[in-house]
Amino acid sequence: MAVALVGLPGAGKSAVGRRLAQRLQFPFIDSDDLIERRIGCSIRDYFEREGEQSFRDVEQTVIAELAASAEGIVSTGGGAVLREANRLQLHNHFHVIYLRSSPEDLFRRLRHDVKRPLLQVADPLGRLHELYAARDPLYRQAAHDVVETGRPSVAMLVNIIVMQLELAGVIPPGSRSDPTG
Ligand SMILES: Nc1ncnc2c1ncn2[C@@H]1O[C@H](COP(=O)(O)OP(=O)(O)O)[C@@H](O)[C@H]1O
Ligand SMILES: O=C(O)C1=C[C@@H](OP(=O)(O)O)[C@@H](O)[C@H](O)C1
Repeated sequence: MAVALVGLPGAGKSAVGRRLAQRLQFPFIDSDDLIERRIGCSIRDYFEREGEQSFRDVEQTVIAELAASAEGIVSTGGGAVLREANRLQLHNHFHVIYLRSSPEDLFRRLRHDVKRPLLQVADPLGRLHELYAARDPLYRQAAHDVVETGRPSVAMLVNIIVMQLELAGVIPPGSRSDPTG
């Protein structure tokens, strides 16, 4: 069982992925955590020191490794779909779910964020609009399913995704029962 979550920064890939993994009792892997362990510093510092392309090279290596053998729920970084090789690797190994969110929702969730280098600009909402326009088609290319994240809470999104995974035959029927009620 291998599921990957893709989407813009703030889409809920980590928050939803962690809860989904707990619910299904599968390992949770945050690919940005793996990258930070490899580079030995925060992604934000690495962007400043080495530049975005160098970060994308590390990201591509980590995605290729995950796509070779990872099991469980993987939360990817927002730019993981930028390279075609990554999109193909993700699509072929994982059941990929695109957590779609509007730039306005993302802005609301991330307005106090200081960790995401691409949003440390004078006009983060404008940047989110640009990222959405450039990437929405790429997330759709990589994904098997699209889930709207605008209204549902994280807990509701977990329920929606469990249902989709059952319908797609990725997990057996019956996984839907929520132990917390
Ligand atoms: N559907 C949602 N409703 C409300 N808040 C959310 C939702 N999804 C994510 N969040 C919140 O938005 C913030 C960013 O989510 P996160 O999971 O870190 O995004 P990503 O990993 O996709 O960048 C977190 O504080 C998270 O709790
Ligand atoms: O959108 C992007 O290009 C990036 C998103 C970040 O991950 P999140 O989507 O978890 O913020 C992280 O990988 C890096 O800062 C680049």
